Amino acid sequence: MDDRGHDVAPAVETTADEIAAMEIRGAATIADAAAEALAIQAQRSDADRPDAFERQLRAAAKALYETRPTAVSLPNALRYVLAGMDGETVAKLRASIVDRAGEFRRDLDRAQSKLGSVGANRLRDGDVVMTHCHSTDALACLEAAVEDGTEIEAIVKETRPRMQGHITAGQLREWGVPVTVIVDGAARRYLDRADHVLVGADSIAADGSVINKIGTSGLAVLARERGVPVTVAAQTIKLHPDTMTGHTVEIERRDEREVLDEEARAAITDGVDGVDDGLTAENPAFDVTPPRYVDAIVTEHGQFPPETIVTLMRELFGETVDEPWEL
Ligand SMILES: O=C(COP(=O)(O)O)[C@H](O)[C@H](O)COP(=O)(O)O
Repeated sequence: MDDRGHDVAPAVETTADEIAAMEIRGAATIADAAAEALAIQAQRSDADRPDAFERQLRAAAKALYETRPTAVSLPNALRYVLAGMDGETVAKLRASIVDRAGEFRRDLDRAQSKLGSVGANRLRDGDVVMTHCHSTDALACLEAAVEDGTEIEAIVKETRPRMQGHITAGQLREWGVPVTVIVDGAARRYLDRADHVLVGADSIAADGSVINKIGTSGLAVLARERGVPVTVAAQTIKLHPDTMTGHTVEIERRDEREVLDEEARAAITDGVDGVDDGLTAENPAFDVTPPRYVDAIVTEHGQFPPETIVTLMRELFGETVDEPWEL
C-alpha cells in the first residue's frame, strides 16, 4: 500500500528504492526502469475494476516520481506511458499499459542509437574527448564513432563524490578507447589536450540551459576559456516541458556524507571540542550550464544550438505540464 492507500506492487517499490539509492541511475536508465515498473504494476495489479486499476497505476507513477527530482526523463516517461492507458475493462487497460511501456522502451533505445550517429559525426580521427560523469547518451556518440572506425581518445573526469567517471572509463576501455582518468580539479590543465567536451543531460530547459551532474557548468566555462567546443548528448526525453511556462528545475541535494563521511569528519574534528558543531558539507548533485557555454545539443532529431531547442520542445510536447498522475 502506498501512503494514499492504493496497492503499489512490491516490485515497483523496489525500483523506486533503487532509483533513490542510485543503484539505478542516469537519466535514460531511470526513464527505462520507470516505464518497466509501470508495466510490472499493470501486469501484477489485482484490481477488479477499471477505476481501481487506474488509481493503482497513478499511485505507482507517483511513488516512482518522488524518488529523484532533477532528471525530467522520469516524469516524461511516466506521462508518456500513462497517456496511453486506454480501455473499458481491466484486461484492456492492462494491455494498453504493457504495450505503451514496451513502445517507450524501444523508442528510447532507438533514439539513443540515432543520436549516437549524429554525435559521432562531430568527431574526427585523433580527437581527444573530455567527459564528465557517466552518460549513456554521451557514450552512444563515442560508441558510434568507434564503430565507424574513428580513432579517439578520452580524458575522463572521475566526478566526485560518486565517481561515475569510473563507469565511463570502464565502458570506454571495453570498446578499446585509450582512457586517461583525471581528478575533477585537473580539468583546466587537461583541456589543453582535448578537442571536445562531451557530456549528457538530466534536463534541458526551454532557454537551452543544460542541467547535468555537478561540475558540468564549471567544465563548460573552462572549455570556453580554452576554446574547446562543448557538446551535450541528450535524447528529447531530457527536454523539460514545464520550463516553457517558467518552471525552474529542482536541483537534487544529496546526503552530505557522500562528500564527508563519518571517518573523514572525525579526522577533521579529532580531539578539538566544538569543531564538529560548525562543520557542514553541501552536496548538490547537479548544476545549470547557461546556453552560451554550450555549442550543440545532439538529439535523435539532429543537433541544435541550445537557443533553438525551445522550438523542438514545443513541437514534441505542446504545452503539457500536468503531473503524470493528474492526466
Ligand atoms: O548526470 C548524470 C547522471 O547523474 P546521476 O549519476 O546522479 O544519476 C548524467 O550525465 C545524466 O543523467 C545523463 O545520463 P544518460 O545519458 O545516461 O541519460
